[in-house]
Amino acid sequence: MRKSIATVSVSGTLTEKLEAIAAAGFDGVEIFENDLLSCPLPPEEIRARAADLGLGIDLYQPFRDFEAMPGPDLRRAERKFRLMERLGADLLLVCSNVSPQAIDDDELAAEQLRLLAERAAEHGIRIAYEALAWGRHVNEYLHAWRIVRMADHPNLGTCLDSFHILSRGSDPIGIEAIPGEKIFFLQLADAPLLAMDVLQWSRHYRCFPGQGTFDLTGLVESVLRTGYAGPLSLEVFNDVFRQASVERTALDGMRSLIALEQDLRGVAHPAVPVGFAFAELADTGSLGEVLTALGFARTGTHPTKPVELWEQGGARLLLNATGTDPALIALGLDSPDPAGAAKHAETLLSPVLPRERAPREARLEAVAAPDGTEIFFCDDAWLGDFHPSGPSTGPSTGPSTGPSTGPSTGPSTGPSTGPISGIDHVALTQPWHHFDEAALFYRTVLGLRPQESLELPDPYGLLRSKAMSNVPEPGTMSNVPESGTMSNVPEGSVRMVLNLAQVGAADIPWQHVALACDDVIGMARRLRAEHPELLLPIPGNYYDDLDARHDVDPELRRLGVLYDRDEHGEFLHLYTVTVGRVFFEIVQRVGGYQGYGAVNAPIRLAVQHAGAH
Ligand SMILES: O=C(O)c1ccc(O)c(O)c1
Ligand SMILES: [Mg+2]
Repeated sequence: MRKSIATVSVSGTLTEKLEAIAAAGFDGVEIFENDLLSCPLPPEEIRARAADLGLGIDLYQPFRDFEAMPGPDLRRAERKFRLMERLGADLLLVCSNVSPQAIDDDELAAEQLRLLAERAAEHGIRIAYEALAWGRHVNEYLHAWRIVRMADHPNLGTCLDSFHILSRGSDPIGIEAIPGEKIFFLQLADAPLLAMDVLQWSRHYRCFPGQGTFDLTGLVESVLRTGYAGPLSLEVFNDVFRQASVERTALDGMRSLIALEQDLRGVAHPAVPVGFAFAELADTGSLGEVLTALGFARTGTHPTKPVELWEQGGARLLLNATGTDPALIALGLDSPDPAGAAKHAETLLSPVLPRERAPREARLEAVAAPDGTEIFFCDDAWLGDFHPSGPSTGPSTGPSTGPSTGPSTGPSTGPSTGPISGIDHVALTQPWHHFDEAALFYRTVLGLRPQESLELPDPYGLLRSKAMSNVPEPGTMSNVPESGTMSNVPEGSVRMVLNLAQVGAADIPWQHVALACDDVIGMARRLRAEHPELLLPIPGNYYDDLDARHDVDPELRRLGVLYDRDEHGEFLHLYTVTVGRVFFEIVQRVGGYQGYGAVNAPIRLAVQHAGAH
């Protein structure tokens, strides 16, 4: 399918936009009038520039407030037709009238649009009439189509825009009654569900398909059933995209269309991850002590890299002596088909990472997530790369942060058998201008399902948070088909939380690893007795409120354990202090609790900020 994008969707000057749009692989553009008006190049040169870049000018837009007026402004239309001839564009978008002068009279609207189409035809131009969701009298796509049908001119058709249709809750099934040849253009935008004025919603919060909550696949399926063969064109008004890197945004737009096409073809994700293989942390030598306190044992060292393997139960952490501040740098995901997962990632334009491998090391497929975190698709072979460590470490033998003992011939000490059983989730703070890109990445490249977005108060701003997991979420629109490997995935075995810090001066890119534990209270008692300095202190006011809401064990207060519950069960959790950019959370899900303790996150943030200032 031909892929296009409106110039309004990305940042920069018109020429910067065209270059980035072409580089991202689009076939065409919608030129937004403002971009043209502010461009110093004459239309002929813009046309040549686009042609040199291999881009067609698929649409010129918008032409506003034309139809159903006391008198049609054909003079203005003629000027625009001449401009379009110079530009080499032959399709003009006319959006439904928003003027208070507009008359509520479909016959008049049809008559004037017919007149416009006749004039356009003299220039070889066609008109695509679009219902804006906030149009004064015409704001439903089927109403616009009725007027087009009434006008009955070969040079007049309709333009469908997914935002205007879905934001009003209209059923896209009605599209199938429109003959495909009368759909002159299709604009695509997704959006998060927001209860707000529809114009503001449209002008500021549109996003690429797969980044919001609209079912674009269903809508496009309806459009394609009509025989429509024109472009899929992204038209996204977004405050963040207007500021972000034009190259990155254009590429992400292309990624969203590729994912949409895969979805339309019913391509199932070939290898949704089934668990966390490991989390890898950059270290300067301070994390070993924390892990030891938490009951981890160092069980392996890498023969060629300064990397140690630490284990407890099924939780595996790699400490990489990068010499940089502690930070989460990579995630290993257990994949039913690592090569297939990497290939799928490549189809979605994810940067596949080169691996410097020693001859005997397991092949690890890896891609870079938008925030730079390396994502490895693993089978079991990677563990064999590590040489067992000597019996030097363990929860009871005290901190060990010294250099590795090198290859050992003795048996491994094995993972220590503490109360921690695995990685429950990881939380990654995203740069503010890559949040939607990250959401699309985890949804399409990894095949995770988004849960609802939350906004949490932070002392210095708001934290936007979106959880994603390999649990199929009932009622969530997703680009990931229901079929395929998803049904074999253990429930909630890969959970990620994407956080967007909107906290200005105090913008600290914290990441954390949440460890599943079958006895948080026991863990807290031990830490409180042996390593109280590692526990994040929780204010008494929190417990006063907790007491008011729930009848909970008073020991939680003494231990600094936080609490939440949902309709499925309970959640007990505690936090360590932050080391560099990372901290650990110890979590216990009781009886199928599905959340992440988000209600308690503002408390944590406040305490963390107090410690960081
Ligand atoms: O916000 C607007 O005015 C506007 C203009 C043209 C469009 O195609 C559209 O969807 C919205
Ligand atoms: Mg539109």
